[in-house]
Amino acid sequence: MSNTETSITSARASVMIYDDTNKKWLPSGTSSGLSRVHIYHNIQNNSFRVVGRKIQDHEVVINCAILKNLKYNQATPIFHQWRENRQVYGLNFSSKDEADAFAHTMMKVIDLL
Ligand SMILES: CCOC(=O)[C@@H]1C[C@@H](CC)[C@@H]2C=C[C@H]3CCN(C(=O)[C@@H]4CC[C@H]5C=C[C@]6(CCCN6C(=O)[C@H](Cc6ccccc6Cl)NC(C)=O)C(=O)N54)[C@@H]3C(=O)N12
Repeated sequence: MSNTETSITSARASVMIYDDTNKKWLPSGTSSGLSRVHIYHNIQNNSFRVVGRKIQDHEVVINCAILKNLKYNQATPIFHQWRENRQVYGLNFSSKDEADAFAHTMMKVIDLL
């Protein structure tokens, strides 16, 4: 993360990707487990992205731009998802409160893009 980026929210979640071939969710990265998922604001070019690192070994398991037409789907109170190109990401949050706070910021970012 370059120093022109600030974290505007973060949450604990399991980061999942959807395996369209086998129709199932897989953990993103080399193993399942909780990550710290941030929304970073790049103040130089006023862009935003979702970056998540495994809490245990800091593996980057998501690094995806938030673009203006992103549809953020709150499928359940703690499982939120969105598509980026051919990939579908899912965040399985540790708690409803963390899910709510993350979604609130995500929706505000999408609104201002
Ligand atoms: C409890 C037991 O949960 C489970 O065992 C698994 C593992 C759980 C986490 C570890 C996770 C948790 C919660 C549930 C909640 C439901 N759900 C699903 O996957 C549903 C069910 C059917 C399945 C079909 C398709 C699929 C997958 C890919 C994308 N998509 C869509 O529907 C998209 C959605 C969308 C809508 C709008 C904008 C963006 C996007 Cl992305 N629509 C379109 C138009 O793109 C989807 O989300 N699907 C989860 C689930 O089962 N599980």
